[in-house]
Amino acid sequence: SHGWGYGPADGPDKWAENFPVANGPRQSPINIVTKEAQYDPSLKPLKPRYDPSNAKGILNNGHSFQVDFVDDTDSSVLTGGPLSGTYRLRQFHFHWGASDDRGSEHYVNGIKFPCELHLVHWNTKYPSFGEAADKPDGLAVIGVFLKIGAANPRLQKVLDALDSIKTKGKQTTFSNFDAKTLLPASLDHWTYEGSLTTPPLLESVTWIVLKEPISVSPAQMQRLKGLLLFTGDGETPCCMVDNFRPPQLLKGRHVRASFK
Ligand SMILES: CCCCCNS(=O)(=O)c1cc(S(N)(=O)=O)ccc1C(=O)O
Ligand SMILES: [Zn+2]
Repeated sequence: SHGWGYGPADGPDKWAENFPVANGPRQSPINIVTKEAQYDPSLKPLKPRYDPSNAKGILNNGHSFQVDFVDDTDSSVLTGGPLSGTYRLRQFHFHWGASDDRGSEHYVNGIKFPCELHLVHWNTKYPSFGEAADKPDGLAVIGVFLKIGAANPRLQKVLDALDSIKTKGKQTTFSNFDAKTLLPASLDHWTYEGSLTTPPLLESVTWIVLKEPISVSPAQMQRLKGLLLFTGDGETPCCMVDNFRPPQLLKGRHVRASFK
């Protein structure tokens, strides 16, 4: 495939060839050094309000899988935190490793998690997701770390759907799912101005990374790793793993904390 990926020939070190913004001033992910994050009392409580009936489908897009939401009304929105205005939930997806010692995109004091969930939202001051995606305040992504522990029943419905989207391009309906159930009890977060972590790496994301992880069991992680990155052009299918970009330079940016 001539596109981008996570292998030696098309992975993160090669992305700048086709997407020069890869070396830009506000790239993501980053390593969050908690001692350098400044508590900002002006940050408001984060307010995710999601309507389960907006869940639409689940798709293997070849570099991860995503659950897509109907985003033609303000019924599933994120407000508060660092955000001004209303951001609509578009999709959520995950990044994970081949083994549980890696997988997350953001690090905390150099610590990696085995998996990271991203909930992507777009600013309704713009007419559509496509219009918002390349504006400096266009997108807001909530990052949630997953750590190995007890099985998480909230993940089960998503994991059960993976068997029907094993290969790239496969999708199936996915309805009546409350994305809020994937969030931890505390919405304490770190926030900074960054970018998409996959091409086109657009510098349009206000990142909101939650401090509290949610749990995932080793068996549940195994099911994620069973997804295939079937390239389709005759190559043998290989497992979709290690679909994470390494941390990028801060280049003078400051990370704020919503908590002391
Ligand atoms: C118009 C071009 C924008 C494409 C980005 N789409 S997205 O849903 O925001 C996205 C975000 C991210 S991330 N990791 O949240 O930056 C990864 C993949 C995608 C995707 O489209 O597959
Ligand atoms: Zn992501």
